[in-house]
Amino acid sequence: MSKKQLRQDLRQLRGQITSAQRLRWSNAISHNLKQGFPELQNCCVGGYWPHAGEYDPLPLMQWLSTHGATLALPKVLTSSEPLEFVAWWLGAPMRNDAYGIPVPDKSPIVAVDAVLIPMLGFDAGGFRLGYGSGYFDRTLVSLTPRPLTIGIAFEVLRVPTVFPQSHDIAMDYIVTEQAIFYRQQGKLVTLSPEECANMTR
Ligand SMILES: Nc1nc2c(c(=O)[nH]1)N(C=O)[C@@H](CNc1ccc(C(=O)N[C@@H](CCC(=O)O)C(=O)O)cc1)CN2
Ligand SMILES: Nc1ncnc2c1ncn2[C@@H]1O[C@H](COP(=O)(O)OP(=O)(O)OP(=O)(O)O)[C@@H](O)[C@H]1O
Repeated sequence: MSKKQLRQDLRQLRGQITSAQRLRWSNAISHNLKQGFPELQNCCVGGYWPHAGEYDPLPLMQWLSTHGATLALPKVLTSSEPLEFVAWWLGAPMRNDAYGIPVPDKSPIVAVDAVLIPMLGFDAGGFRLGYGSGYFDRTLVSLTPRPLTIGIAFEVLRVPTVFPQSHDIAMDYIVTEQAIFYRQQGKLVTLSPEECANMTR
């Protein structure tokens, strides 16, 4: 199985999730994020505008902003550059990027403390499969200090391996509708939201 084939299969699998199911799973993911990462309320959080059946983080982001967080969305410059995180708030003027994903228009670049990272698939080592452009890998190596990375996916997108390469950066945490996972010595350890909230970060 090639990485390309795996992407196609997972895209198809995710496309079969009904909107009712996605809404139930998304509510559970938002709950895990709220309970497991209370410090996001005091952070600048990089989220994303949902695309092609991904978990929709916008309701959570709005909740975080009413609890003190500042928010950012990723902006594609060119396909060989890192993403920029730019300020976003409800009602910010937007335009569509080259993929048709809305991005804030003329918002300033901001430093993100934590990023919610959409995953097309993920594996037992905490590695993520994206759409194959390497945007998030390039972005994470470019940021110092590196923000907290929280990869997000539905459990059905878990695979034995995403065939990670040397440039692939494993997520610090992975959140699904079932649980929160922390990466320790290359393996995923399951945490309850309470255990996760009590971790020192
Ligand atoms: N919601 C969301 N926003 C994001 C990302 C993401 O993964 N999800 N990105 C994370 O990198 C960046 C955008 N990267 C993207 C890369 C590929 C495709 C995509 O749909 N590709 C099509 C092929 C389109 C084409 O060739 O023009 C595909 O995979 O079928 C979308 C976004 C920044 N914003
Ligand atoms: N740190 C990096 N510096 C330069 N190029 C990189 C870097 N990371 C990844 N790339 C390039 O991006 C390409 C795609 O990477 P990969 O297959 O890991 O994508 P992905 O993580 O699934 O996608 P994405 O992050 O866009 O959602 C790689 O072939 C590689 O050439």
